[in-house]
Amino acid sequence: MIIGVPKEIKPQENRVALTPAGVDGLIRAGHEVLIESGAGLGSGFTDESYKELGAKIIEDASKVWEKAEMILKVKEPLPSEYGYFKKDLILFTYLHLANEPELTKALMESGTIALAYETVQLANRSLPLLTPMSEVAGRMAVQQGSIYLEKTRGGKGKLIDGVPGVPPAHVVVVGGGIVGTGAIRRAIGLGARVTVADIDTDRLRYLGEVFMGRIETLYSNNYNLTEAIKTADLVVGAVLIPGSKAPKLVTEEMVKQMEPGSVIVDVAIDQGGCVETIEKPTTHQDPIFVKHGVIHYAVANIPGAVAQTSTLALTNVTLPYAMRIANKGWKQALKDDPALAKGANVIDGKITYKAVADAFDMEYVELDKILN
Ligand SMILES: NC(=O)C1=CN([C@@H]2O[C@H](COP(=O)(O)OP(=O)(O)OC[C@H]3O[C@@H](n4cnc5c(N)ncnc54)[C@H](O)[C@@H]3O)[C@@H](O)[C@H]2O)C=CC1
Ligand SMILES: CC(=O)C(=O)O
Ligand SMILES: [Mg+2]
Repeated sequence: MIIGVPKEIKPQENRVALTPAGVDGLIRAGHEVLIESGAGLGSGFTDESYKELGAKIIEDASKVWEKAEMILKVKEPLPSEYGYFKKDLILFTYLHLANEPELTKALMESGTIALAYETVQLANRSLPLLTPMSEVAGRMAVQQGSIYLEKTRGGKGKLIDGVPGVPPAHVVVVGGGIVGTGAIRRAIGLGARVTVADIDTDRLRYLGEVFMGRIETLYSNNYNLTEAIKTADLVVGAVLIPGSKAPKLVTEEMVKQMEPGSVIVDVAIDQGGCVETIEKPTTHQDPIFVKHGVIHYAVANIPGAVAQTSTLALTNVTLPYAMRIANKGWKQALKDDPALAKGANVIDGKITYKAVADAFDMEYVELDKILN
């Protein structure tokens, strides 16, 4: 199969979908790999490092898209890329379609085979291609949040761990999954007071045990969130209902009650966000805005800022799936692997992921009907 890797074009997105190790693996398996010139530079990989393993370096993104049978990317395509979609092209990347009506439409109209990293799901319900980036983003959410608490950044001027005689900052994490756990790790590592809210009491039980009394766990409902957020210096939004638009759990009323100079980092923004006062994502170039005196950070590609770590962590998990798609073709690969089949979002003009169809009130077609 001919596999193409374009350079990411989202602002300051430095990740790349394939490392030299990935090129080596795919070429050894008999595939052809096209890399857009400069695609790996942000993650520390030169054109030369790909070329010496047999990849072809292509100057022009449009040629990569045109020649490839499968495109591997990191972030969802941006509007300037929609024109490259074509019938039967396999697109394997993050898509977050429930928050992307125009992209969904473009994928449907073009007949692209759109497989989303974030909905690939194992039998134990875990999301193997989202997990490593969530691990990064959770840690980064607290790292960035603590910086914006500094007065010189517009924050209230609070040191996250306090000092003897002065209390630490209060970090409230909404959603105790992978992002939430990364945020908790970093927050307690920095010495903050930490509260985590979730509706999954087994998860709260697990977190309580793992962090051994160093966090407070809270059942997530409107009343409890209101009380916790009143005293929060930093709120991290980390909920997910796989494939769906995120519920707006942190309401405008809750935000109004926060002290001026407090910070909200909504990691869930890629699925539309869980904070009512955030309408759209921000970018690494312009990461924050202030509303009701509270700093809001809503970057949808947080891991792009630590691209060396993130690219390695992402490609470690995506490559085995990409390899199986390349070896068997998408249809057989999906038939053979129910986890990968969950990644099918739009196939041949039809929405095959229920939460995406529901988000737009559109028809859902079961994947089995297409595969068999
Ligand atoms: N902005 C960025 O750069 C990045 C964003 N993400 C996003 O972060 C979000 C979270 O991802 P993960 O932690 O991997 O998901 P996860 O599935 O591991 O965790 C989500 C948690 O939310 C909980 N939850 C569901 N409804 C809730 C409610 N009403 N109240 C409180 N908790 C609730 C679930 O029980 C679960 O524990 C996703 O939207 C993901 O795409 C992930 C990586 C990077
Ligand atoms: C998960 C995601 O959207 C990201 O890593 O950018
Ligand atoms: Mg997006």
